[in-house]
Amino acid sequence: MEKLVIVGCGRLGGIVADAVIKGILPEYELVGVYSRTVSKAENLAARMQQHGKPCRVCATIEELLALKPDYLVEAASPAAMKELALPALKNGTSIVTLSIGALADDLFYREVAETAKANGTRVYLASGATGGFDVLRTAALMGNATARFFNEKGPNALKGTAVYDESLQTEQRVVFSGNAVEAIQLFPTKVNVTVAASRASVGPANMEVTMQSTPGFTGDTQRVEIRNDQVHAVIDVYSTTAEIAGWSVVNTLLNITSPIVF
Ligand SMILES: NC(=O)C1=CN([C@@H]2O[C@H](COP(=O)(O)OP(=O)(O)OC[C@H]3O[C@@H](n4cnc5c(N)ncnc54)[C@H](OP(=O)(O)O)[C@@H]3O)[C@@H](O)[C@H]2O)C=CC1
Ligand SMILES: O=C([O-])CC(=O)C(=O)O
Repeated sequence: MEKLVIVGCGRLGGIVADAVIKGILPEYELVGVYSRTVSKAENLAARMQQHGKPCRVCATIEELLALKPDYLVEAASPAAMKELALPALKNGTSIVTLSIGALADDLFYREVAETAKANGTRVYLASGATGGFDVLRTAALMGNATARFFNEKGPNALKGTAVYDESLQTEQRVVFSGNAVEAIQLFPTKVNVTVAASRASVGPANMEVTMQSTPGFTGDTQRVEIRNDQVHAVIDVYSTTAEIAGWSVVNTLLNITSPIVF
């Protein structure tokens, strides 16, 4: 059995725990959970306990890593990923991350890669609310590739961000256009997908990102487009909620232990 822990016991972390409960991840034992608000971790552990799968509620990352997990699911935030990545990898713990925005910074990205290599661990970038990283990488490897990312949201999803104003409730508008580094700076937990797709292809500085706000729109459209001299590929994913991202972690965990890998 692989020892698994979860950091970030919100909506997406909960999907992973539920997959363990449902027996979808038979090769994993969830041994510990940690979240900024301890009651969230306690609630998740209580759910596990109810199903006869007790797990430890940890008060700190250090306590969580002391459980010597094989895999850590990060479903918290890019800031959390920045904090925990190097200690986890040095602890012999591989990471499945949703907050890929943390890897927009080239220096940190290289440090993470070197630390993983030096410690025999790995970092898995979950496909999240987008996907097609295989075709993005393949097309980029062929050379001379350009890529762009289009995200569409409803105005309510932008409340609390620098681009929000009431006119968005009635007016369709492009609210951001720039590269993936700039995008994740402006929307620190909302556009991890742009950094993920860019790391699979042209890099964050070269990924052109456009975000459009549409009145009455629910959910998200994530459309990545890559072109090289021969290939034009479009990965277009619409989802009413972000649950697809939690399920993509389940898919990654399955791939890690499966003889057949998708
Ligand atoms: N790659 C992708 O496609 C997607 C990625 N994401 C990423 O996944 C993350 C989780 O999403 P979601 O489950 O919907 O969010 P939620 O807000 O439902 O859950 C996140 C949980 O993580 C906790 N948390 C935040 N920061 C820290 C920290 N530094 N240390 C420990 N716990 C922390 C929060 O604590 P508290 O309860 O105190 O707020 C919260 O309970 C997002 O922040 C985003 O970065 C999300 C959607 C798609
Ligand atoms: O809108 C989504 O579901 C994608 C998202 O939050 C992110 O990439 O961080």
